[in-house]
Amino acid sequence: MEQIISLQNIAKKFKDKKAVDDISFSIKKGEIVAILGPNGAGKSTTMLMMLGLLEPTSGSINIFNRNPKEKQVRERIGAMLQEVSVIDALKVKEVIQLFRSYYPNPMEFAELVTLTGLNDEDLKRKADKLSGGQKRRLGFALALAGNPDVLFFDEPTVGMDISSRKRFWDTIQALKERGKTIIFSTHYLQEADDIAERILLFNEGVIVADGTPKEIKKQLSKQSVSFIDPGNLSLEELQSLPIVRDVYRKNNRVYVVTEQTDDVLEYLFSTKEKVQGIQIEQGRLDEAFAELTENKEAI
Ligand SMILES: Nc1ncnc2c1ncn2[C@@H]1O[C@H](COP(=O)(O)OP(=O)(O)OP(=O)(O)O)[C@@H](O)[C@H]1O
Repeated sequence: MEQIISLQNIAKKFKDKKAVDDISFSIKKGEIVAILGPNGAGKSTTMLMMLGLLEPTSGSINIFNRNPKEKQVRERIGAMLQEVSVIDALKVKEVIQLFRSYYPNPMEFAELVTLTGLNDEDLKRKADKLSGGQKRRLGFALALAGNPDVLFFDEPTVGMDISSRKRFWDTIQALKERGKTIIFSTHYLQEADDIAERILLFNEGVIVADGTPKEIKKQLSKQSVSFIDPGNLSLEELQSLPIVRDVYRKNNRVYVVTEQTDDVLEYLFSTKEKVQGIQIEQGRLDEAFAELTENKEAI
């Protein structure tokens, strides 16, 4: 598929602080990518550089084969950042119309309202009288105003209640089906696991993992095969297999820690012992996250 965003050897220093340290990646048209990582990992800095709002110290960024600062690029991208600062004196409807007027091919007003869940009451309110959740919806509408091909969201669901959150992600799926490319940062691991096709995991300014949620979970050492202890199976022999990281007993079950669960199953069946109650624990994304960003505070 067509590659539309490319970062090559990007670094960003603030005085002596390296916020982003020599990262390279590309994003294809239609991908949904989650940027994850602990506080201060470099997520927002990277996003701001992709948006052309922050200049990298070194390296190059291209969107649609152009510099992100160019007008042709800006017209095709939309963003919802953490702070939505709008023109407070205007009504929501007027702010949206104003933003639409900046773009050559804006999204239809009625469609924007449907997609973002703004109701008639919201539209008549002054922008500075909105609740946190309503502000997020307005921010979403402004990100969509130009009917962009690429959308950036920095922690989009902060301040949203459960139903608004669900609605937001349903809309994101619908936008993906229309061919939009979506990049979002989040601290909610479950959201990344549910929505993203790809996760870029940041830690201390570098990318420590890049893959599907499944691939990232697979990097876990905690993946295991467990079964009811048959009593007569040699655990020493199991432990000596090169595919096995660890073997232990807990509550009358045997746990075999491995990265290759299929091979362990094959071995177990080959022993001809009566192994019962087999379960495979895949490991969770939050465990993978903790492992890959060791010594970092929990998010
Ligand atoms: N304008 C700035 N001036 C100085 N240092 C900065 C600036 N912006 C970011 N930093 C530093 O760069 C590092 C990366 O910050 P960044 O905001 O990109 O992290 P983040 O992963 O988005 O964190 P969070 O999850 O807390 O939003 C941090 O150490 C931060 O203090």
